[in-house]
Amino acid sequence: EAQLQQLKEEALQKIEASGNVKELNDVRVAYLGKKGPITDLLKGMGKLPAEERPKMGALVNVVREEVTTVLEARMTLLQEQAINEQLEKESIDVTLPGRPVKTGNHHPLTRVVEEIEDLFLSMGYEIAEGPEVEKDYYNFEALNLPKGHPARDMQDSFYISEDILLRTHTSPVQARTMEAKEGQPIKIICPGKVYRRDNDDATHSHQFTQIEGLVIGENIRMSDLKGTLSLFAKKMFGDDREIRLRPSFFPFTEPSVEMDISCFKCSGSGCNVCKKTGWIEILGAGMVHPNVLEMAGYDSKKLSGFAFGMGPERIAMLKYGVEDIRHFYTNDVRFLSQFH
Ligand SMILES: CNC(=O)COc1cccc(Nc2cc(Cl)ccn2)c1
Repeated sequence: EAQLQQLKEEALQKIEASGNVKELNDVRVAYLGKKGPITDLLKGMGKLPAEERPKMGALVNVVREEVTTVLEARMTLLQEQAINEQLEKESIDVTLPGRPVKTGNHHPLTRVVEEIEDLFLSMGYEIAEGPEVEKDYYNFEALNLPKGHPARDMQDSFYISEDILLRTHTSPVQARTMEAKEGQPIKIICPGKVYRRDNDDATHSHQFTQIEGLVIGENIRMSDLKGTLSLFAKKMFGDDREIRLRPSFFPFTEPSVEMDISCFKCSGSGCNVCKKTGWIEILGAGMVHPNVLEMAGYDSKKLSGFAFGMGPERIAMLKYGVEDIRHFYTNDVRFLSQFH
């Protein structure tokens, strides 16, 4: 009798103390299971005198009922708590804004090259490409830079062998195109990587990019060149740009010019970008030298042409205010991620 009472107290205390479904289940197995003390008592009934068995049996069943009821009530409570905890943990606040998806972005040089390509494509130019490892004939000879010319010496170019080098500009692509077109009209843009050996400071890099243009046909004049360059300047740097052409010299053009644009930052009053001159040099150009036409098989008495060359790094540095050309090549995400 007393033992039964003590057993009940113990079981109820354990039930109350169970903090979760698993613990409570352990208590259920321990007290109500086959090996539990209550089952033992029922089994031990045989030892009792016959007249005491019904009373005892009833008592044991009452205790088992009570313990079971309390246990099941607690089980329901703990199960509900468990579900609520899970709901709390897994709940999603649908009113939160979406997490931004990190997207990549084009390299600033790619953007400038593509913007220039799109402009000339819209004027009916085709894009021509060619090898970066080039024969000295196409890189120099064909451009009126005969052997012995100072521009050809070792300090300026990366030679791979006696007559193979890394191209120093994209003009060889134009020379190859003229050779392939055999006297037909040409209207091409040649973008690509070029290499110079003595280039290594904040505005010169061993590897950089260049875009050259070449137009050959009947009756191509200097005025065509000026009109083309003027449109390019306005499209790239703003409609209110003025251009000026200064006389210059390149072995492959005659006459040669350098094109300046009016400063897009101070409109001519003088600032750090235009070095207080009001003008910014953008590119070089000129009428294709007759020697270059003749060497490429074009009759310089019948046909004429103009050409220009520019450096996208310089244009990107002007456009985006980049201080050091090497930023374009060191792949620092802090720099690259600014160009969204
Ligand atoms: C960054 N580049 C510059 O300052 C100057 O580049 C220039 C200037 C004038 C002409 C050319 N290209 C060229 C190509 C052929 Cl096939 C014939 C004649 N000329 C490139």
